[in-house]
Amino acid sequence: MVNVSFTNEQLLVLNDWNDKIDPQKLVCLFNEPELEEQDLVSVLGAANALYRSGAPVISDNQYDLYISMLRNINHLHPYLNKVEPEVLAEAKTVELPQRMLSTEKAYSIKDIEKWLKRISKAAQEIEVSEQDIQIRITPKLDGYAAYDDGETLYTRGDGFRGQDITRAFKRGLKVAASGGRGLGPGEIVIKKSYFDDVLSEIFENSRNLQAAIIAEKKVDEDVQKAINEGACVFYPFALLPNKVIGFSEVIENFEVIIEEIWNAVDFDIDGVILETTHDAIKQRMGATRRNHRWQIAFKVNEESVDVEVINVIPQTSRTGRISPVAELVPTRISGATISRVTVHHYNMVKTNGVGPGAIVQIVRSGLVIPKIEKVLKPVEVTLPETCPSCQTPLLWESDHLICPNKTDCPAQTENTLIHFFKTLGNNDGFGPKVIEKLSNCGIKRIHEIYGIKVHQFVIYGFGDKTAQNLSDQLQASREIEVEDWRFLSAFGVSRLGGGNCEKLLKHHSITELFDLSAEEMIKIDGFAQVSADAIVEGLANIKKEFFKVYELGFNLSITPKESENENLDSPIAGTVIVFTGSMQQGSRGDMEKQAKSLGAKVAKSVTGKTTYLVTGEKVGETKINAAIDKGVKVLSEQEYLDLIG
Ligand SMILES: NC(=O)c1ccc[n+]([C@@H]2O[C@H](COP(=O)([O-])OP(=O)(O)OC[C@H]3O[C@@H](n4cnc5c(N)ncnc54)[C@H](O)[C@@H]3O)[C@@H](O)[C@H]2O)c1
Ligand SMILES: [Zn+2]
Repeated sequence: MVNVSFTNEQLLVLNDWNDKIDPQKLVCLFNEPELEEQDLVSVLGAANALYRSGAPVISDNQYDLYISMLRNINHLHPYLNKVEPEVLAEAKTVELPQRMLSTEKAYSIKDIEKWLKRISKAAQEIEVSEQDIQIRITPKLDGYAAYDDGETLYTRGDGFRGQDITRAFKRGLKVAASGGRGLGPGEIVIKKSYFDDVLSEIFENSRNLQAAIIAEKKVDEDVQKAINEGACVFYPFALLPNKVIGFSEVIENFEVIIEEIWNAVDFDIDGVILETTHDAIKQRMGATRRNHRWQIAFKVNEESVDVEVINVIPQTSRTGRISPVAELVPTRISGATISRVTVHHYNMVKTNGVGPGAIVQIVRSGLVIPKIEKVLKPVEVTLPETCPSCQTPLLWESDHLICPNKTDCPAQTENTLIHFFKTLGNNDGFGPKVIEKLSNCGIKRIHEIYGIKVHQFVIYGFGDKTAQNLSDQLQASREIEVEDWRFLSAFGVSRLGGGNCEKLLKHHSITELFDLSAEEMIKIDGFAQVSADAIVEGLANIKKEFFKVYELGFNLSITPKESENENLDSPIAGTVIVFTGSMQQGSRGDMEKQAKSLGAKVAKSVTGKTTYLVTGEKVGETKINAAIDKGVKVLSEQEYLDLIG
């Protein structure tokens, strides 16, 4: 899958690493598209040895891909449970003053959200409030990891034992940012601008150079010059430019912060590091054998390939929109073979010429779903004229082709049923396969499914056990509590996702919504004419079916009404309040409850919509200033108590 051959220097490194592995066999493995567990480990081991010696043979992306392949085969493999080691002669290692670990990696904001959830959970376990958690964000230097205890400079080695490379300081290596010695972990790095101006003609990349800085034998004279001129430095992580922000701000301002930190230093970086600064939480979360759980590296990995389109297939979705699915000549990208990709809409198919024989550029960024980035060679296309499911003539609705047959199109009814059970989320069993089977037996509506008895499931072709199970699932889905907004959104009305349902239900009960006019809906914050019209029409379309299902008796929890509070006669009614820090007069939870009962909305983090930030003890200046910057009024606990009387 990659084109690999070894230089003489690389052959020497490989021989030092493992003289029992035949380099010729390795070359074959590197060029293999699929590898078994043991071969993957050989490939990873060899790539790592070469990388640590400053002579990498594959890209970091490619290496990380092999890692994820190994994880897919056996996530418990020891190779994944340790720090990738440098190639060291056993006799020359010394014990490190502190364990040095690798970092867990995230490739999407979703991964970061998951990590934040784990922090939040740990915080809860030790009763630390989310508002007291801060996240420090720094550039992830792509250099040579080292540790400075003030006397000795060590390489990371295998994480337990490294090499003594104090000689680098003796050669004149300086500590970056005018820092002194003894600041712990950091990285040996080379200024990017200096490398580009002075060294790029001599060295292929700065990784080749890092190894030269700490070389045991004589230092290369260009490298010595770079050291003397202060272009090579040891950068302790403690001194890195950073941003320390509140827990909830990470996701709110993610892109802006990442971009700022990404561009904060004139060194090669391969991501940004996020970590909590809360000691008790760090202790609680601890570390695996490979990485600290309280720290994560956010990386971007993007790959693109040019692929030929075989055909574009129309597929009818739940809402009647026809999705164009492009079938591709199977092609590998980021470790997966893709053979199809969904095109945005039929207008794109038409205007960009996506059809059989077209060449498109597919991009896959950070292991997410691949998408078409550009059309490199357009072709003439013929558009479908009828619905692939019910053969009704299609219509254009802005950029989309749609099937107007709302009541009898099998694709639409099946996808609606699938959507209902998936959104409800309190049962399993009613996935695409089961729904298709039921649909083939003429079951088209949600209420019809709820009417099926065990023996009927058997008649429809399910085994005795499955039939009983499906029946039990239906029973359970009515008994388990589910939010009314989720229930409503399960009906799949266009523009009625969970968020909009909740907004509406804050003002009207679920049954009242069906009598609401568009004019009344527009009065609610967040609804404009177009969406209100569409929602009113959508609700009218499902009204009969909705009540048939509703009357089966679901265990709905009701969204609290906003109006009940807005009309209250209290000095804080209708305001948005954030409490932070530890309170003196009572617990923060009690104060929040009281504020709600007085008609205020209590929020977790300060935004432009916040009215008051009420501060207890131990609240950082940054937090207060950030609130003031957003035009939020900051009150002490006493000032707040005076306000509410
Ligand atoms: N191209 C190849 O053949 C090859 C081979 C092996 C490894 N690699 C690359 O190396 C990665 C794994 O190696 P790793 O464990 O050395 O690196 P890592 O990417 O897991 O990063 C961990 C290291 O980041 C450093 N770091 C930099 N900036 C930091 C900061 N601001 N705060 C805290 N730590 C910071 C630390 O020294 C730490 O040891 C792989 O994911 C891959 O990208 C590439
Ligand atoms: Zn149809």
